[in-house]
This record gives sequence, structure tokens and C-alpha cells, in this order.
Amino acid sequence: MDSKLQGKLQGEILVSAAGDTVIDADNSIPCEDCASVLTPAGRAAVAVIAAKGKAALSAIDSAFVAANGHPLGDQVTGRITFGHWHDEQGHREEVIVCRTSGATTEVQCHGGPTAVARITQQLADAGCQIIPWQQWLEQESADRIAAEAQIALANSLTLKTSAVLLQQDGGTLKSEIDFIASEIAAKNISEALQRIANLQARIPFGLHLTKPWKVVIAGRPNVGKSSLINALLGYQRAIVFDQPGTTRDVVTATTALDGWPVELIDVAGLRTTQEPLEAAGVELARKSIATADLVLWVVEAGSDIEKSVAKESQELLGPALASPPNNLVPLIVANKIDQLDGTTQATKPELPIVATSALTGEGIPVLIEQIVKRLIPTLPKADEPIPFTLRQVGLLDQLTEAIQADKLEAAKETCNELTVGCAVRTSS
Ligand SMILES: Nc1nc2c(ncn2[C@@H]2O[C@H](COP(=O)(O)OP(=O)(O)OP(=O)(O)O)[C@@H](O)[C@H]2O)c(=O)[nH]1
Ligand SMILES: [Mg+2]
Repeated sequence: MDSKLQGKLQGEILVSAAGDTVIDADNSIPCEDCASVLTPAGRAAVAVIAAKGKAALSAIDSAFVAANGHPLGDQVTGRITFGHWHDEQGHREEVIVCRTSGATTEVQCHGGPTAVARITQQLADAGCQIIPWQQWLEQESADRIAAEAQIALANSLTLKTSAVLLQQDGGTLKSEIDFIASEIAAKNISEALQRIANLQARIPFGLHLTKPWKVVIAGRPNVGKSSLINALLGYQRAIVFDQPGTTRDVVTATTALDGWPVELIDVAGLRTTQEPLEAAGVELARKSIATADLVLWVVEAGSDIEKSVAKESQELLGPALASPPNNLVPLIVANKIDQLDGTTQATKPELPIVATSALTGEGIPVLIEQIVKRLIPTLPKADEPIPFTLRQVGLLDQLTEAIQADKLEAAKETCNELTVGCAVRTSS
């Protein structure tokens, strides 16, 4: 597995673009009396609070007065009931309550934070543990992968990433793991290992379904990096100025390229400088490059691009760029092609270079195409199973190790752990 993923597995909790803690916390610890706000925080029209357990249900029963006059216990399961929520200070609020199953009840109230806080506080005072919505989803699920897909969907950034996650929510990944488990049971070990390897090859793609790919736009000062980020975004995000050393801070913007979420990162032009502020910018630029999924190395279009690219990549990025791991081989962009005359165009370099003009927009569609090709070299087919959480990644590694060590019972248990949700575990 690549070292970046390994680092993440050792304790980092994935954070979505919205800054929300998402899919890799261990949400499987069951709680008896608990409640959770299932709708996002904010001034939404309606909030949904789900609760389960004896303490929760008796707290709802004493605060909720149904318009049909029946107590909560007599309300029909699966049918919504209009009524009022009362608190100890005598406040009254219109709510809809639904017993969604024998054990769980949903309260739908006004979506403002005060209404939500009042109801959850009453539930907490009655002894209910208030848990995050991700934990609620996992606890209530019979299929752990479907719960993870639903959590990931809330953090999905584009229609394309959502479509892939919906596919996994619908059972594609679970069916594959179940099939692998049956192959292990039948002792078809090489087939099982091959299928696990196929899943593992799709991990880098899967983990980016909830986290944009990072693309750093790097190069010498004044080559048009900031102009390119603006051209790719379609609006003026970064300051452009005809003076080398304009960009100092790291400027980021999230967009979709061909429907895939990408964080574009514009940085200071790389050069040796004695000016402390610019040197700080160059240092930040190097740090961004080190964590990128792809680096665009921008040069000014001209007759001796090959020479300048080779020289620059050695001087400015050092051996890391000259012989990097695959994903950091930079994509060379020759910008300002509008300045080339007929002679220099005729001697365009042999290197695989994308020629652009940030000024006129020429070459930008090709650049987008090439970026996407580099980020997603093989696009999985619509119905392919794709692992998309660090928990799944870790368990797939564990599964391979168990099979290779001929510990087939442990391997079957790992398959079970991958797929079976908390609701089944706690009931069995
Ligand atoms: N003719 C032409 N000029 C361009 C093009 N792209 C950028 N420029 C000009 O080049 C100058 C520098 O552009 P920037 O985008 O600020 O360059 P940069 O690489 O971000 O520069 P630093 O932030 O200083 O590293 C500006 O005057 C731009 O208008 C282009 O494609 N064609
Ligand atoms: Mg700039």
C-alpha cells in the first residue's frame, strides 16, 4: 500500500471538505439509550432527531402531546403523528413524531438550532447519550458498507462521485466481499486473492470520492500559474501581476474537472531568493508539492522548453521530481503560447507537454482532460465494487494477510467484519 495511505491508517481521521468528521471513526460501539440529530446543523426548515431506548422513549412520551390524544405507546408504528412538544419552562413547539420501529422514534421539529438544542437537551437530561449521526447510521444498519456509503454520500462533492457511492450503497461492494468469502470457504484461494487485489487497485480512486484530488500548480515566478488557476476555475481566484514573486501564500480552490472533485493549489514561484517573505512562500510551495496528487509544472512556451524543463526540475525540485514515485511525475504545461510566433511553434518540443494560453483560454480543455487522465488513469466501470473508507482499506489488508498465512477462519471473520452491520452484531 502507498505510504500516504499507510500514514492515514495510523490514526488520522478523515475530514471532509466541509470540515465534518466523517467515515473512519469507529462508530460501532453500541449504546442503549441514545439520540442523534440526523439533519445538518443550521437554519434548515426541519430537523430530524432520532432516539431509541427506554429512557429516550419515556422522555418523548412525557414531552409530546399528540393532537389525536393518544400516548406515544399507542401510536401506530410507521405513521406520523402531529402534536406539540412541551418543555419544563412551559414552551410549546409544533412537532411531528413517528415511531419508526418498536425501538426507535423520530421527532421532526423546526430546523433552527434553538429548537433542536431544546429537544436534545431534554433527551440528554433523561439519560440519553447524544451521538453523532454517523454513529447512529452505523448502529442502526444491518449492512455496514451501506451505512458507510450513506455517510460518505453526505460528504460527496459531485454527481459522479455520488453515483459511484450510490452503487456501493446498493450492495456492489458487499456482494463482492460476500463472493470473496464464498471463494475462501471453497478454498479457491488464488481467485479470492485476485479479487482482493482488484479491489485494492481501486482504493486511491475510492478514497477520493469524499476528498478532492490535490493538484498543485508550480513553476518559476511569472510563468502564469495564477492565471492558469483562474482559467481552470473560470473566475478570478488568485492575483495576477506582471512581476515575478507576486504569489506568496498558498491559494486554494475546489472545483470539478470533468465532474471529479479537485482542489487546485496555486503557490509561489520557485526560485532561490534572499527576500524573507518570498522565501517563506517558496517553503510553503514545496510543502504543498510534497502532499499533492499531481503537480503541474508550468513553463513559458518557447523554443527550448525541453532544456529548461530538465534544468528547472533538477535545480528547483531536486531528485524528488527527476525520479519521483509515479503519481508525482509532473505534468508539464507550456503556457503563454499566444506569444509564440510561427517559427517557434514549428519547433515545438517532443516532450509530452500541454500547450496553453491562460490569456486566451487556448489549450485549457486539453489541460483539464490531461489532469483527469493523470488523476484517474483507469476509470472504474459503473457497476464495479470500490472500497471507499480507511476502515475497508485496513480490513482488506488484514484479509490478504490472513489468507496468505493460511488462516482461513480469520479471513472469513474479516469478511464478516467488513460487511455485517452493528444492528446484526448486537442482536446476535
Ligand atoms: N501573453 C500571455 N500572458 C500571460 C499568460 N498567462 C499569464 N500571463 C501574464 O504573465 C504575468 C504573470 O502572470 P501570473 O499568473 O501572475 O504568474 P505567476 O506564475 O502566478 O507569477 P508568481 O505568482 O509571481 O510566481 C501577468 O502579466 C499575466 O497577465 C498567457 O497565457 N499569455
Ligand atoms: Mg502567482
